Amino acid sequence: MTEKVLEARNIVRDYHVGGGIFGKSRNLRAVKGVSFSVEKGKTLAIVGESGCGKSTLARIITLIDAPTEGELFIEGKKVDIARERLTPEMRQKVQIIFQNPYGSLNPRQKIGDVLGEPLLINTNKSAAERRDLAMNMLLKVGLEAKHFNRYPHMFSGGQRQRIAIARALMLNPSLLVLDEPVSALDLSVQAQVLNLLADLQDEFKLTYVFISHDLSVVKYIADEVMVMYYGEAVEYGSRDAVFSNPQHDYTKTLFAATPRADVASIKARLAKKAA
Ligand SMILES: Nc1ncnc2c1ncn2[C@@H]1O[C@H](COP(=O)(O)OP(=O)(O)OP(=O)(O)O)[C@@H](O)[C@H]1O
Repeated sequence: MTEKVLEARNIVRDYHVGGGIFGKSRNLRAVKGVSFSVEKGKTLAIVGESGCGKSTLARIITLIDAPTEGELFIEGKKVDIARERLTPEMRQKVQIIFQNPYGSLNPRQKIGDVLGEPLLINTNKSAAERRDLAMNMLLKVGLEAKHFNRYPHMFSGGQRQRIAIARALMLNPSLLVLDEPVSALDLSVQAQVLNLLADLQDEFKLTYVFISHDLSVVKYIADEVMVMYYGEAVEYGSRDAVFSNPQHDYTKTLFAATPRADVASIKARLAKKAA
């Protein structure tokens, strides 16, 4: 039987905007009743143009932000939205990766400490155990033992994103929310990081919610695709169904406006890199 790692039912998020000295505040409905679910080991891609509500949804799934209405279930357990926070157990299950990892890395913290910190805060593991686990994870994401005592500024963008991924995995999460994780990287580095994410997904049976505006990346990584437009999910289905037979006019326009999403070209890029 398939297991739903994440289920979102009818998520709504309102923001109050405006309301300066003379202005009237008004309600902006950024997410308008969106429902979806993701099975264990699968990837749901959320696509749409800037401002359609993708990041708002990402923050809600990770309960950085609370929805105005709706229900969230993580591994079948209902999240207590009224308290606007996850239980510590749930917090460990859901991790988020942002487009720019540099902003979340402490410039004065060595990478070994960056990776050990989640264990220090959330577990009773000894310093030696934390060090071993951090070193293992460093190697797992394709970095080297010599990187353990280096500082964030000594790494490239792609390496920093590997560090962010390693840190997110330290507490064995089941769900990773990836908000434009490769958008800031060069094309060849994008391919390497996407490859790494695919390998880690297989190895750890990870479930991904992958937010992106790049249809070629989505076509490569997604099992299912949800297209958002002004806060609504206008299309939701398997990757092949959405790409081969888009139903909604907005999806058709989005696909037409984007250089043809081409899985063959990204695979060729990956193969070239591997050779
Ligand atoms: N904290 C906030 N206060 C007020 N309005 C907000 C807030 N956060 C987001 N919004 C508004 O909600 C809508 C959805 O924003 P969101 O950032 O989720 O979109 P997005 O699709 O992720 O766009 P981008 O790719 O540019 O980040 C936008 O109209 C945005 O201006």
